Amino acid sequence: QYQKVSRLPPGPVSLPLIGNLPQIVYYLWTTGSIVATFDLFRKRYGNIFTLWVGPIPHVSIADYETSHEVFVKNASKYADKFHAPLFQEVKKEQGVLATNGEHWQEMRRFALQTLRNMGVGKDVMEMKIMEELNARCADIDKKAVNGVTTTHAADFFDLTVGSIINNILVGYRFEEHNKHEFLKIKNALDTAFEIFTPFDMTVPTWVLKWFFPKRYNQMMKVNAECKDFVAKSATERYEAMKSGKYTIDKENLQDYTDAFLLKIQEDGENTDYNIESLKTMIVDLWITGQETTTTTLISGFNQLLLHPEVMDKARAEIMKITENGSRPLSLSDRSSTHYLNAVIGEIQRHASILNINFWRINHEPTYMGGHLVDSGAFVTAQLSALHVNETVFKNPQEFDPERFMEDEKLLQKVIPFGLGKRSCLGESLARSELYLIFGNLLLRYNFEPHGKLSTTETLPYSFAKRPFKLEMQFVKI
Ligand code: HEM
Repeated sequence: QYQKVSRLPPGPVSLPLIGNLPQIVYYLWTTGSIVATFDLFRKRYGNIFTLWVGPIPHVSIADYETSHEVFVKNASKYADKFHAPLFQEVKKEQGVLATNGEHWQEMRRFALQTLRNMGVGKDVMEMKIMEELNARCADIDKKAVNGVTTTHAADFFDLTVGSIINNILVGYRFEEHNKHEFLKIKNALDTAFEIFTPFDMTVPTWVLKWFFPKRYNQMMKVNAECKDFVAKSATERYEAMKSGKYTIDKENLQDYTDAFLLKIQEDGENTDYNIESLKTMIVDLWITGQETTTTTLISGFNQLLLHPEVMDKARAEIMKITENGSRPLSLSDRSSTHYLNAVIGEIQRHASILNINFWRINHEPTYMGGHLVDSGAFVTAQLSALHVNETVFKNPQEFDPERFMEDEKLLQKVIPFGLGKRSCLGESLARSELYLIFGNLLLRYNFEPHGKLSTTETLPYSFAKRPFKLEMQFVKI
């Protein structure tokens, strides 16, 4: 153990077999959260530190420069992720979330290309986001009493973001007649996320099956229900294509499913492109594309309600650019809205929605930030710790967009989507959603809290943060 430790960045003294588990548990308990625990270790051992989780060393990087050096400059070395055994069992080596190697590479390349094709040229992406937002706002306006509508932020954003991704993947949005089934699945998924902890990500599936069967069965059930629901229309289209009742129009692809089916139609089914991998991909993109964006939006509105002066300043900027709201805010305005960009950057830094980032496998001994890192170690840019590093972001606990107005380059050091080969596949979609939704909502409504606002973190011990329970009033401008 001593010899191994000398080939790794510093960290607390580790014991054979159990590693640093006693210290980790102790500090989680005393600090009250995963992020505060990482922050404490960073202050003690530096921007790159090692924690042994059982017999495996986990190296966390908590500064931008070293993360960039490792995951961008040496990107190809860190393409392999460690996958939770439970994910592997569920995904059966298909899709993009829990795979490595050639299949992952092909699925990622194809998804990025398809999303890019939707956003380039015809601006389909912006159109789909705006169509959805306009429809949701029309619902809000219909329910207004004296220009005011009170609603749960989660309901509004779940439906908005859920419809956008569903439309992109399988070509339809959620309306009055089909929203109930969506919300049912979404609630089941939320519950699964709430019980899903770093423990479930690490242990072999047999431990869950034998010792926590209720937990294991619940997660498997949610996954199956979600897959059936999300991929239903894609499966129907596939069957219709097989029986000759549906032909894909190459010049006019409706959505991701059309693009995938076209590939099957042209090249035939193979190990990468087949109906099972299509279903898995749709679920992967559907799940990753929702919770993340919704949590950021809710967390952002919570901060805007706590800081009405920020909301007013952002609105004044948008009003000026859109000539007093005479047109909607568009993605082409991004280079002119310095304050709104700073607000969204601060929302993402402050929300930092993943408490723990995904681990990559270090295949060979390498130097990182001047420290030797042995092969076999797990490595990650620990985004949550990086975003509260006070040597980069002064008073990190404060919500303060002005920090980016004083130093615009500081925005580059906010990396909510990660870095390198495994960085977020939906980054461009998510950035477009956040910009258009925050910007255009501020243009149309003033927002006021309904009930008490939350200032404390939810689920501080989970893998990812969860949205606050936030009720707010949309006041028509
Ligand atoms: C605000 C919204 C979002 C945030 C903060 C976010 C954040 C992240 C982060 C931190 C990662 C892991 C990066 C790493 O391992 O270093 C990730 C991966 C991923 N994200 Fe996102 N994400 C968001 C929205 C989306 C959307 C809209 C989609 C879908 C279209 C998406 C799809 C994915 C996928 C598929 C991966 C796994 C990529 C791979 O392993 O190759 N995300 N995301």
